[in-house]
Amino acid sequence: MSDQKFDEILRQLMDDYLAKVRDQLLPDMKQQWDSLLSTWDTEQLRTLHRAAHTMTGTSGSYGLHDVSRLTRRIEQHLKHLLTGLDAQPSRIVVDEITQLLRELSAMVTNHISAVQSDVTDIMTNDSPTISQPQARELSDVRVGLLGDDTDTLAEICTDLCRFGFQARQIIDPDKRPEHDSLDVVVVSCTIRNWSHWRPLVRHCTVEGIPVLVSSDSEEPNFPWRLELIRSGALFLDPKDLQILLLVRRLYKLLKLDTERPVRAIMLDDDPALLKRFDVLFKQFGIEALLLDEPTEILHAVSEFTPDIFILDLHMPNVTGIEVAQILRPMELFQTTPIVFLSADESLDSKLAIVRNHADDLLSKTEQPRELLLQIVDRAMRGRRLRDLMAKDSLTGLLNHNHILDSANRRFMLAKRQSEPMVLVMLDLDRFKTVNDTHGHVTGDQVLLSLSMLLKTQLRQSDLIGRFGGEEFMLVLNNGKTDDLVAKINNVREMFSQIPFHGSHTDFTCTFSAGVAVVEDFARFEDMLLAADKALYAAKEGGRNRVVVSTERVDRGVQ
Ligand SMILES: Nc1nc2c(ncn2[C@@H]2O[C@H](COP(=O)(O)OP(=O)(O)OP(=O)(O)O)[C@@H](O)[C@H]2O)c(=O)[nH]1
Repeated sequence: MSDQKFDEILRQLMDDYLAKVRDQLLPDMKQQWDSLLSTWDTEQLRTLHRAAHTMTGTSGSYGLHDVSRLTRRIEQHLKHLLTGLDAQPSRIVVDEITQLLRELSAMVTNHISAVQSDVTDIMTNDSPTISQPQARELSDVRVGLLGDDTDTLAEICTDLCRFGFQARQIIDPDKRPEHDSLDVVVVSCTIRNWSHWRPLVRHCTVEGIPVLVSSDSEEPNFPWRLELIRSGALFLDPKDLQILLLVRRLYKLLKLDTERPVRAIMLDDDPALLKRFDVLFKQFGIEALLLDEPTEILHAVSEFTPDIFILDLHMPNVTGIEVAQILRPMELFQTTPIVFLSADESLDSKLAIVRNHADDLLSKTEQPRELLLQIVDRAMRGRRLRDLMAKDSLTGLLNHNHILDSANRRFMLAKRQSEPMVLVMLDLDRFKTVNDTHGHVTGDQVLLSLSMLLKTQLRQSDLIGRFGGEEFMLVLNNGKTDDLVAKINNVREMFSQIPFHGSHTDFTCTFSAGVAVVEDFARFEDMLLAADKALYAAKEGGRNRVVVSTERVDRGVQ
């Protein structure tokens, strides 16, 4: 969405909100206040306080800070009356509230006439988009390879292409790549020949193309490394030229496994505020699920796993703290940040939040950019913590518990929405022999290599987990079943061609896989069992193959 379009939407939203305040919210508040003055009623007072509280937060979030401040003064008076501090409103308090309501009316009318310029100021106020990194397709990544040993470079080039990169060799040091023709350059040369490639490396770094340089020397050559750094290039350990390690390094350098966008669930009883945040979230690249009804939250989390919860602190029938108390004990959300968005920044509220293991209290009246930055920051920290707990330390894939849990949830979702999903159990062939012949370290590299291949070849939305030692579990959706199975076969083919460097000889490795298809099963456990049996059949059938289960287990289907 362009900034201009975004401003237009915001302007429209603010127009709508101000009109609603003038035509509905304020008249309602005045009428409630008048009726209170004729018959004092605590319930009515509570309703009025709630309306003032909501208006304080929402107007603040629209950047109408003067409206928010004025409404807050009304809210505070009403709160004192509610909490019994001023059980009987004195004449002074009554006059004060009446006067504040009048001022509020005038202020809103003024805003309506001046709204155009106001809104533009709020958002254009140094508030560029925080664009979250978007995952990149490997086939878009262009790698240039250059150096002395053209044969080795040709091999690396082929291997990188096998992994899905667009790799090509640069033979002529005088042929300088354009800044937009390559995404990264890998150089492998002897230190003796460094001067030969230096101008080209300098050219690339000046053009903004990252350059990784590896030398033949095992010696830690300080002056050479210093020169590298000063020329803007990065050192690549010679052993990292091994395809698997190189892919890993490129992944990190180019941030290829950039995370999916931040996902947030926001709960607030005020639709006007949700509308406003809907636009903000879209502009900031956050995937958000917006709820105005607290009771819907459990249903929502079964289909949308958020990185952060943003809850209103005070809602009519339930408090945000109570919602947090429901969410926090759920295993899935033990590390998910829960923040409250409120106009109430009192110490009591802050203490209640800390006591209930929630994370923070953010102000509704904060500038949108600052607020959104805080939300993204919190969400990413939560995600990293969850990753630490959920991921296997060797491969970085989901660990046993988490892949099992996530696969189960995907199964239920696929069933509910009648969407395709396949479950794959995958096991390395004769891996014991690899370990026995080449050692455990080489065995680990095979495991890493397969993980890397799976990560690069499957979609970001697919689930990949290390189920046990040399066994992996995958969940694929998004596509026809035949295509998903073909994908696994394609990965199998690619993997079988990756050369590994053993203690004495080079070798290749294969895997077998068993696949089960969601529509054949009513229960996840049966699907898992069937995938396992299909894996066993693949092993029995000679290994290095994919077998699709033909079982149908309808037990439990109504
Ligand atoms: N290097 C390494 N080896 C592991 C790891 N986890 C399990 N293994 C090894 O994986 C091997 C599995 O061997 P088996 O279960 O006999 O299976 P296999 O040799 O792959 O034979 P098939 O599955 O029948 O093709 C054992 O040698 C385990 O020690 C690990 O993290 N690293």
